[in-house]
Amino acid sequence: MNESEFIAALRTLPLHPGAQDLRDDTAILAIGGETLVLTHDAIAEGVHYRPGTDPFDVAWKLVATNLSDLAAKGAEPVGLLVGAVLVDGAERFVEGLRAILTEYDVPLLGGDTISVSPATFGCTAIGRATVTPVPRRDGARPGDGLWITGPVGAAMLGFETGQGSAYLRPRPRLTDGQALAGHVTAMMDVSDGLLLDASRMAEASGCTADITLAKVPVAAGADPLRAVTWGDDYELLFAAPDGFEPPVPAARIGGMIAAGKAPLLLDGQVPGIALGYQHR
Ligand SMILES: Nc1ncnc2c1ncn2[C@@H]1O[C@H](COP(=O)(O)OP(=O)(O)OP(=O)(O)O)[C@@H](O)[C@H]1O
Ligand SMILES: Cc1ncc(C[n+]2csc(CCOP(=O)(O)O)c2C)c(N)n1
Ligand SMILES: [Mg+2]
Repeated sequence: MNESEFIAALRTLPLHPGAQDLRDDTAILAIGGETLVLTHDAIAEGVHYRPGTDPFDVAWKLVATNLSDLAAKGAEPVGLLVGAVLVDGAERFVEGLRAILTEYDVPLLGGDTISVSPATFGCTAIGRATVTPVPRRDGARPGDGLWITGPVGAAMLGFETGQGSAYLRPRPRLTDGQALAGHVTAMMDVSDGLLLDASRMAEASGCTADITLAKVPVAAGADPLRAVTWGDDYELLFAAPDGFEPPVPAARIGGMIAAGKAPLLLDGQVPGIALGYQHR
């Protein structure tokens, strides 16, 4: 079973309406007058970061990937629960946590600590919606423009060259997400590769995403076709009605069209390549 087959099997379980059929970045929980936004992401040695990575960077990446899912829903972080592992240099993990909690002004709520090798860290992030209804993945319509808040491929280059901060210190687009949330028809973060994530948005929305490769902003030095499929970018992908002028820097990379033979077209063709990263 691969990742999408497993999630499909989970859909047969009793699901809370806020789970949105396990087809979105977060769950949405309306309680009293508040709307909470909940997400959980794990990272593992050898899968998400190389063995020997400074635990400071592991802590940053763990929290950043979770805050990125809140950003995609225009949510403001409320607090975090961290599932930690006692690795060598665990004090560096604490310092990395301190750095990102301070940077994004989000406090720790609690968590759990175990000892296991290779290490796997988990994080649950809780946010408060700043805009309701919270933008979903499934609201895009044919005729909408498709946009991204920044380049793809920087993390891939960082992974391959050891240079730059994009791979280990991604910056969740929290302020961009909040500025966009009231205007978009659909929004999500790009974590598994632009083409795969765009195809997920299109599929959820009952459309086809029509992307022009030359319009996609790509990190300098990255091969465009690899950059749109590698992942770990954490930019926001959003759809908005034609003519929309985004309040934050963003590039229009294509549009949504009526559902066709596939959920994604690249330069008018169904790409004959893997669209992104899937756990197997
Ligand atoms: N083990 C699980 N139990 C319950 N729900 C799950 C599980 N794994 C994934 N999901 C749900 O499946 C959906 C898709 O998850 P996925 O991890 O692809 O989203 P994401 O968090 O945006 O992506 P990424 O992990 O790349 O950041 C989400 O609604 C998520 O809550
Ligand atoms: C050591 C190492 N090897 C490969 C990769 C590439 N990679 C792994 S998971 C993932 C997508 C996001 O994961 P998830 O869907 O679990 O959030 C990507 C792009 C990496 N980051 N580190
Ligand atoms: Mg996501």
